[in-house]
Amino acid sequence: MALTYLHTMVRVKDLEQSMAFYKLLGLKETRRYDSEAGRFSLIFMAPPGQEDAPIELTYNWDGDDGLPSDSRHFGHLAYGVDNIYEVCQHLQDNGVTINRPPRDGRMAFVRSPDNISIELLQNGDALEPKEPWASMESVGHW
Ligand SMILES: C[C@@H](O)C(=O)SC[C@H](NC(=O)CC[C@H](N)C(=O)O)C(=O)NCC(=O)O
Ligand code: NI
Repeated sequence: MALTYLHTMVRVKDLEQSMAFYKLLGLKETRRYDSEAGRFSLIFMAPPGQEDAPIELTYNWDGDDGLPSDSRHFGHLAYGVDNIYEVCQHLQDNGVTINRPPRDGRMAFVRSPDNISIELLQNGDALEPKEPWASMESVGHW
């Protein structure tokens, strides 16, 4: 069950201010995704030559999502996995709650015993959705 470190996500209040800070540290923007529907932007930044170990800045255009801001700065740790269904089954068999099931064959969220959000992303293309994962509801805010 090989894991590949992908990124650490932090939420930011002021995108330009935060990006300027990380640029001072020498990080460069490597990828950006703007969601009109979700009203958020994801900006990946990494040191030159370490593009495979970025941070993911999440900027919600309308500010915090109503939760206490001190609980939303830190977002998640993300890992790539070879088979998201097998990994989630292994975790679930060992008592871990799958907060966001991998019903799309691509993305799942679990939480550590310290409530740290962990994002699991399928390496390569998404797997074909399969039961029972395809019909599982998310549990809580992942
Ligand atoms: C691209 C991949 O690395 C992601 O992390 S997308 C995860 C997705 N992010 C959002 O929806 C951003 C906006 C949202 N309002 C937020 O603040 O997270 C997501 O599922 N986020 C939930 C989470 O807990 O990370
Ligand atoms: Ni992420």
